Amino acid sequence: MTRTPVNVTVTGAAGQIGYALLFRIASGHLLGADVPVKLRLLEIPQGLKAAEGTAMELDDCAFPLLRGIDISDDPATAFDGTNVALLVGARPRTKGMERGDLLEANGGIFKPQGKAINDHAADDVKVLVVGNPANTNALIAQAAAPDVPAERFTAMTRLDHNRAVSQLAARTGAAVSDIKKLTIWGNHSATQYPDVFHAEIAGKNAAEVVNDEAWLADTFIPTVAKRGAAIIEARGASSAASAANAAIDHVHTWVTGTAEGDWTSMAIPSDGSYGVPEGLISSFPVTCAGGRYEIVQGLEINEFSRPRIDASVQELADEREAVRGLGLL
Ligand SMILES: NC(=O)c1ccc[n+]([C@@H]2O[C@H](COP(=O)([O-])OP(=O)(O)OC[C@H]3O[C@@H](n4cnc5c(N)ncnc54)[C@H](O)[C@@H]3O)[C@@H](O)[C@H]2O)c1
Ligand SMILES: O=C(O)C[C@H](O)C(=O)O
Repeated sequence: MTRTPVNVTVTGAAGQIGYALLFRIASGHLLGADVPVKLRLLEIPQGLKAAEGTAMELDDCAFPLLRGIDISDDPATAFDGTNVALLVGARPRTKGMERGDLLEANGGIFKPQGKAINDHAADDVKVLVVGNPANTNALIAQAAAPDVPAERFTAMTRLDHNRAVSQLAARTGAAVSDIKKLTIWGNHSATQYPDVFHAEIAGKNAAEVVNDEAWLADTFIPTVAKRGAAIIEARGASSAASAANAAIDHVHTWVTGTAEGDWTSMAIPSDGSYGVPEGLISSFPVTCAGGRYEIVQGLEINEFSRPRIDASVQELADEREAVRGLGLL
């Protein structure tokens, strides 16, 4: 039986994450080796020519699963019938720009894109926001899409999750595959909190294996939280291949499920769990099954973790107030 292709829209398709992402979507890493895809690339007019070049390269790969590529600078066209929307294109912070200016500039992108998703996407659309500030951009898009169930709007903290797993593996000598149940809480920003207190390393409690709170506080947490800045410093450009890889992981896990005995981190609309105000798009430990996610409940939050989670959540609440003030919600 021939499967109907899944429509995948990628915004900012001509950017550096787009270039690292599109080939992996087309080769089956996003949705599975038996799922054909149609790509919809959204760019601003200045990016269209480069997007066309990328589409030529995608053609030249002769991917068996790739059933078409459309390129547009019109959100209504790019999101028409889309099942998976990866919102990557965003306005980067430029010199002298205040955070409020950045939120306003991104409001001009994510509000119309949210409306286009509302009006044109498929009923089962799933949205991942990668473009920064990702959590609040997701909130802006969600607010502009009242007909789409709110839980379909998510933002990416999987890169932070993967970074934390990698740092923990390096410190303990464990294999990455032995590390389970790590959590990123809060915002995809320097305030995020990577939590190892419920994580396991080959079945043992990770915090007990590490047994060094000073290392957690002074090395592990800042290394993970400031990794994006360290990559920019080293590369002269922000993370691209690792960000694309995390976007693939986020959607793949959402669609295909978490492994038994493990969970992942996704920024999702809060239902009030763990004291995170309802509606904020904040990172939580989640399990996925059947194309849906659920917050892992009942975790004890200790004295080390509580203020760190609260600080990141407070930043999200402040960002929500700022975009409310700008009339974006
Ligand atoms: N959440 C995360 O973990 C994470 C990690 C890395 C990067 N990021 C963010 O992802 C975003 C993209 O990064 P990049 O390195 O690919 O940037 P980039 O500048 O290389 O590419 C961005 C692309 O978006 C396009 N674009 C701008 N406005 C658009 C719009 N309204 N519609 C469609 N396309 C538009 C631009 O033309 C450009 O081609 C940035 O905001 C970056 O900070 C997030
Ligand atoms: O683009 C950035 O500011 C950094 C990025 O969000 C990252 O975490 O690598």
